[in-house]
Amino acid sequence: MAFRSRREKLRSILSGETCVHPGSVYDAISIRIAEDLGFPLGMFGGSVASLAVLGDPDVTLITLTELAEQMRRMSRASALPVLVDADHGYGNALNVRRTVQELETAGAAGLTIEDTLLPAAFGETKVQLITLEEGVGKIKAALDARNDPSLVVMGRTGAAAITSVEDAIRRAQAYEATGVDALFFTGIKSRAELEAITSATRLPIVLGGAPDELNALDYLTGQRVRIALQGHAPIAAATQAVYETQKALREGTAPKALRGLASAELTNRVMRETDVKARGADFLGLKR
Ligand SMILES: O=C([O-])CC(=O)C(=O)O
Ligand SMILES: [Mg+2]
Repeated sequence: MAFRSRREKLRSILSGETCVHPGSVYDAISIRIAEDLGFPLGMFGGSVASLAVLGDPDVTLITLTELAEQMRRMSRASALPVLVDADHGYGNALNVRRTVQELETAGAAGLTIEDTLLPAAFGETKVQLITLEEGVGKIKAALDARNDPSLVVMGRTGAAAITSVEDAIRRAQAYEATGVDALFFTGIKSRAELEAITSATRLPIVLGGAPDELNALDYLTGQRVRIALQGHAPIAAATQAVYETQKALREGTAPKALRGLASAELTNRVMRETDVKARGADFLGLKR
């Protein structure tokens, strides 16, 4: 299967000896740049999916079809393994099965299913969790839905910052018992919290946003963390660049006087122009 080697690369990160940072990817251009810079994997966050596809905040308005289509575009553009934030699996446990099927055929290397109640309930300002039992059912459904057993499924909980670290551990242990491939935690605030989680669990750990004291890769490696997210600065940088450029043009700057644009060389690399030219020669009778 064409996507298997991507999944095996993600598996080798999880079973390896070091903690890595993923590149934040959200479209064909960003994934090719991450690949060219040598990132070992890409992270496709739900927040950046919402922003890139809809221009919306991360409030579960994006549909599974839209998420999977964006993943498919990235899979076509690059062979970089991508870990997809599949939120709550877009519904109940049966919807989770569908979500896994769609993301698997779209080429995801791995995906996370979280136990957050999404979309937010009426009148609730605080993030809520589904029950441990429902969370376990969702993770089991995700594992059951895999057609390619090399697809990585991670159980994710934000309980540490919503209920308690003890609750996060209880949930993580229950997810481990389902046969999931890794545990993904958000909301961990200190080394002490991470160490409590590490010592009570056994699977590789992926850390969502984390405070500065958790930012040393050597330390994280020793705590069985294999992937540590660094937020989603690239899409913020892209937004700023588009803003500055449109503003300058709107204010009368001549296109030739604009600053901060991608060079022709970078644009050609991102477009894989050499490959496209070679195909033009092979298939369209064009000069090499
Ligand atoms: O997965 C991540 O990168 C963090 C997250 O939930 C999001 O950005 O939606
Ligand atoms: Mg998310």
